[in-house]
Amino acid sequence: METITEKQVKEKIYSLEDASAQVKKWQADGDKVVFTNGCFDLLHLGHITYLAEAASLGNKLVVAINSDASVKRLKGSNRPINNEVSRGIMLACFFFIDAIVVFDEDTPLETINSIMPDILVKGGDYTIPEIVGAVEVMANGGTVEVLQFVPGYSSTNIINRIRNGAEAG
Ligand SMILES: Nc1ncnc2c1ncn2[C@@H]1O[C@H](COP(=O)(O)OP(=O)(O)OP(=O)(O)O)[C@@H](O)[C@H]1O
Ligand SMILES: O=P(O)(O)O[C@@H]1O[C@H]([C@H](O)CO)[C@@H](O)[C@H](O)[C@@H]1O
Repeated sequence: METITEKQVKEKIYSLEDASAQVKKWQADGDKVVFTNGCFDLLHLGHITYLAEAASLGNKLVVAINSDASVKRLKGSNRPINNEVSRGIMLACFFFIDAIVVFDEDTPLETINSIMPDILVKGGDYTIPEIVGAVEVMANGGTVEVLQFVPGYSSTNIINRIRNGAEAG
């Protein structure tokens, strides 16, 4: 039996078509829409810190996540640890995230062109020239931001610490 809360969380998970339509409605209402993307396999403080900062840049935050197949091509056959359904639902639980969309391509370019956000962001492990969609968003009058990086935090680091039997910390 799905609780009301579960329903509210799952309602944040959109198809690309529906996400694009919802973003246009938000923008028509005067909302500034922020967009970011990533694998978000094992969530950590770096993810949460930059996502919360991303949300503070506008009125709505859309997060596009790589499908499982896309993550495998990008990060190796032993990834992701968490599948796309669980990654999407976990991110949708954050009050400051308004929409989740899954993309299967190697890059979010098609997704970004369809959604066309006002602000495109990535975490501090990227530079603006490396950000897929930056040219397109800026050409559309939007802005691109690199947000803070929390040193020492990565999903790979978590996996390696578990493999090496690291002490909690
Ligand atoms: N330590 C961090 N501080 C801030 N942002 C981060 C940090 N690590 C990743 N990000 C951001 O989170 C998003 C998702 O990145 P990703 O899922 O690849 O994280 P990751 O921890 O680097 O994963 P992996 O170790 O598997 O490569 C990206 O936009 C990236 O810029
Ligand atoms: O989680 P990651 O590896 O930071 O996310 C990747 O970001 C790429 C980025 O947008 C390049 O600017 C993207 O192309 C890739 O599909 C992953 O989402």
